[in-house]
Amino acid sequence: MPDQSISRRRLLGTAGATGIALGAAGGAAGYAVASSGSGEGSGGTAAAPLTSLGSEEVMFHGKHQPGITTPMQGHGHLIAFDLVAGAGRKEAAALLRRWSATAERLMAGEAAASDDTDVARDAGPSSLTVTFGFGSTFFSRTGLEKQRPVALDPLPDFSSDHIDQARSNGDLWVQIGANDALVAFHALRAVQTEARGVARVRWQMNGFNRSPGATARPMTARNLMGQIDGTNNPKPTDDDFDQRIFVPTSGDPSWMAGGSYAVVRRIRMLLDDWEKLSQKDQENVIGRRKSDGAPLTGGTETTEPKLEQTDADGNLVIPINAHARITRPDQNGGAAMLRRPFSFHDGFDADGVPDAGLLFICWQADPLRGFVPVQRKLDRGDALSPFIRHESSGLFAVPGGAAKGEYVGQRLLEA
Ligand SMILES: C=CC1=C(C)c2cc3[nH]c(cc4nc(cc5[nH]c(cc1n2)c(C)c5CCC(=O)O)C(CCC(=O)O)=C4C)c(C)c3C=C
Ligand SMILES: [Fe+2]
Repeated sequence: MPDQSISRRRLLGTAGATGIALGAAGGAAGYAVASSGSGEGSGGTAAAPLTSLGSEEVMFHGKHQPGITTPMQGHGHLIAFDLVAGAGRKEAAALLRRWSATAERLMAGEAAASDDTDVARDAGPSSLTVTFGFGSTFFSRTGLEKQRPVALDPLPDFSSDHIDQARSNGDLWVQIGANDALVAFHALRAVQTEARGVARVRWQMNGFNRSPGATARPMTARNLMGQIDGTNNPKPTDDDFDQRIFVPTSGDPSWMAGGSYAVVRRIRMLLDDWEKLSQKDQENVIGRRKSDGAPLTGGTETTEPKLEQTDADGNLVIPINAHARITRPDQNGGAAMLRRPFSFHDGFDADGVPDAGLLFICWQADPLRGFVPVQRKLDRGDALSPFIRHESSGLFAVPGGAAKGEYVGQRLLEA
């Protein structure tokens, strides 16, 4: 057993900053002894967990909601709801109270309080996170117009948009992430069934990322274009991280203190066109090497790009329209966001074209100082634009985390 306690301590040490604990809950302990083929029944010794992946737990309560700074999980579901006719503030408050209680239980690896479907039975919490947000239309439907943040004003139309309104926005939004597909689906189904009679599903999307442990060492994720994606994200250790990503305690409206704004875009990748490019051309589109994510001016993934460096012919080594050049905060008046996407693949169209891409989710204290200026710039045409298409869009106010005994959104709904 000494080895186990060492690895447990090590994991707790590294995970502390992201709110992850290990095997703290009864459900997680159940997971540790549930595997068949070993243990008391087959060998006389207690079964050891095969992996720590299932036992990792993210805290539900905290200053911020989970699922924002939590390391990206392997499986994700996004679901948006509209309140049904007749449902108002009271019903919405009861729903958020119900959803919060269930999220807390499931994130601890426990079953739902009633009518659990058993889908996640035997599994640990698997880093499940459930994150709740409010869309602009929520406020008029619940008589809370005065509490509607100005930051929820509709995003501008971008000239390159191909937005399907039926798969955009919504009164309520829930993001679910977990490192086990059954755990993620279990939470999705619970969220959906608990909304019955109060809110109906407006749209729902499924995504994925690489499974933790698939690489020999921790690495930044790759997207479906094969690029290392997420390198230059703001880091929680940056001095200005909180200021860029979270609404301050003194923020307006006050119920959004500790919250953040999520911009959600379903971005289709035109993979047939992309895959026709040579590797060199693909690298010029981004301005970074495909193999290791290093800037084209050299070094490693974390080396600062030399934006002014030219080659022997006097051409910029990182092209003027390279995606990673023109999205930089220093090229956009400081605009920054935390990108935390999932890839998606919804099969192939009748003509064999993949319906695949990025569920782009970015987090910021104010979309007008994050997503909007950068997307305006990209909309004028960067090198990546010919290979992607924005197909749906959402903007949601995601309140701060619930304190113990509180539910998410209580400060809004019971003000
Ligand atoms: C409006 C914001 C952005 C959209 C939309 C967007 C789409 C998009 N991006 C990639 C791939 C990469 N993006 C990279 C960097 C990067 N992208 C944005 C913003 C948007 N991207 C920012 C702010 C940055 C960081 C810029 C910086 O500070 O250096 C990279 C490079 C590696 C990295 O830093 O993550 C890649 C690769 C795709 C495929 C895509 C739409 C499908
Ligand atoms: Fe990008």
